[in-house]
Amino acid sequence: MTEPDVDGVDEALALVGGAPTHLAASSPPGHRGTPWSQARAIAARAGRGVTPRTRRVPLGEALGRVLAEPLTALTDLPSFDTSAMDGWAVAGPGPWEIRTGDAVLAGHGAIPALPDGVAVRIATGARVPADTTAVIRSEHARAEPGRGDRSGAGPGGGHLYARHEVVPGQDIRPRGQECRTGDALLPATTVVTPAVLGLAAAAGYDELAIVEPPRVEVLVLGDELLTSGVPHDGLIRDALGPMLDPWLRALGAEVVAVRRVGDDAEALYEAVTGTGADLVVTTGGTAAGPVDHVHPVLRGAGAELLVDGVQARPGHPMLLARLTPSQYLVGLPGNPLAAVSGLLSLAEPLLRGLAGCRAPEPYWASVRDGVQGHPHDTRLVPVVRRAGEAVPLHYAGPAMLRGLAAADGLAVVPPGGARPGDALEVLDLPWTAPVSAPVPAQGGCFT
Ligand SMILES: Nc1nc2c(c(=O)[nH]1)N[C@H]1C(S)=C(S)[C@@H](COP(=O)(O)OP(=O)(O)OC[C@H]3O[C@@H](n4cnc5c(N)ncnc54)[C@H](O)[C@@H]3O)O[C@H]1N2
Ligand code: MOO
Repeated sequence: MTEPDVDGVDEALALVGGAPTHLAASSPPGHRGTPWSQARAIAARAGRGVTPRTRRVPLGEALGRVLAEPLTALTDLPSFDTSAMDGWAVAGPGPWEIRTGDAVLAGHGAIPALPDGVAVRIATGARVPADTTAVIRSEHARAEPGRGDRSGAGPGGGHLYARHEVVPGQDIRPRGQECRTGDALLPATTVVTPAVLGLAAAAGYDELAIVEPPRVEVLVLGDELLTSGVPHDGLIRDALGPMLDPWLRALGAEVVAVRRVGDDAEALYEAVTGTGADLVVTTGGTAAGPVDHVHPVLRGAGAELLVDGVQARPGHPMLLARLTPSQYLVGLPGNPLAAVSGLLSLAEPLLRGLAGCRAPEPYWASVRDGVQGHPHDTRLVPVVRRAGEAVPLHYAGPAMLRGLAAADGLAVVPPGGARPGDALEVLDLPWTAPVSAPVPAQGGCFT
C-alpha cells in the first residue's frame, strides 16, 4: 500500500529513541496519503458540517455534554442585596439602637426597612433590609444591652457600637453583582462540568439544552480475534473492542454497538450500509491484503473517501469516508497503536464537530530525549509527563500497547524527528488531560 523502503524502518523507529534524522520533510514522488495536519482539519470540518441534534435534559443528566445554547442568566445574581457576613445591618451613622425581635435570617421573607440610627441582627445570605447602609460583622461590633436584656438582641434592645470605621455598602453583596437577568454566562459549545452545573442551578435552570452525543457503531474486523482467554494457535485477543468503547465515550460519543464482523465482506457491507449511527468506526482491513475488505466495501456502498491514508506513523492506512450526507466512517488500521493513531487523528476531530465541541487549545511540551523521526511522515509517540517535560516511552511499535498504557499523551513528532528540549505538540488522552474535566461514568465530551 505504501513504498516499502520507508515502511521498513517503521517498527525500528518505534522501539528506539536516539538522535533525529532531520531528513527532508517533503513527500517523495508517489508518497501516498494526506499530510497529518490536513487530514485532521478535513475530519474536523466534516464534523462541523453536520447539524447536531439537541434536546433538553434535567441538570443531573447534562454532565459531560455540550451546551447547545448559550447559558443566559434567568435572574440577577445575587437576586437580592445579600449580607456577606453574620453581624448587624445598620442604617445611618452609629451608634445604633438595636431593633429587637427582628433577626434577619437567610431564606426568610422581607423585613421592614431600617430607619436611620437602627441596627438589626443579620445572618450571612439573608436579605438586607431596605435602607441599610452597611453590614458590620459581629466581631467588629460591640452590643451594649438595654435595660431588661443583657444580650442586647432581645426584647430589651440596647445599643450597637462599631469597633472600626463603617464604610457604606461594606459586607453587602448588591443585587446583580455577578450578573443581571439576560446576561450571557457561557457560550454554546461549553462542556458541562460540575462547575457549569452549579452555575446553571444558581442562575435558575432546571434543564439544559445539550447536543445529543453522536451515535457511534464500532465494527471489529478479523477472523483471528478471540474475545476471551489466552492467545493460541495463531489467534489473538481483540484489543480494540474493549479499548474503543470507553475511549469513544470519553470523547463524547454514545457507543450504540461494538460488533465483530470477522473477515466477512458481505457482513461488513450490510453493517455499513444499514447503520443508523452517525459514525461507524471499523478496525482492521484497511490495507490491501486478501481479506482487507474496507476499501472494496466502501466503493460498493458508494461512499466518498475524504481521507485515504495519512502521512502518519503508525496508522498510515487510516481513512475517513462520507457514507451519506450526515454519516461518516473512520477506518482504523488493525495494529492496535496504529488504530489509536487513527482514533486521535481522524475520529477525535470528527467527533468533536459532531458533538458540538470546540477544539482544545493545542498543548505543547518540551521533549526530554531526542526522538527519531520518520523520513517523510508525522510520528505519534506515547509520552509521559515528568517534571514538566514529555518523556518518550519504549514499546511503541504499531502492534504494541505497552507504551501507550503507561502514557499521558502522544507527542506529535515532525518528519525528521526532535532533539532534546524541542517543543512538541502533545495529544492528550481523554483521561489524563491536565486541564480537562474528569470523565463521568456515563461518558461525556471531556477533552
Ligand atoms: N503490503 C502492505 N502491507 C501492510 C501495509 C502496507 O503498507 N503494505 N501496512 C501495514 C500497516 S502499517 C498496518 S497498520 C496494517 C494495517 O492493516 P489493516 O488495517 O488491514 O489491519 P489487519 O491486517 O486487519 O490487521 C493488522 C494487524 O493488527 C492485528 N489486529 C487487527 N485487529 C485487531 C484487534 N481488534 N485487536 C488486536 N489486534 C488486531 C491483526 O491481527 C494484524 O496483526 O497493515 C500492514 N500491512
Ligand atoms: O505501522 Mo502501521 O503504521 O499503521 O501500524
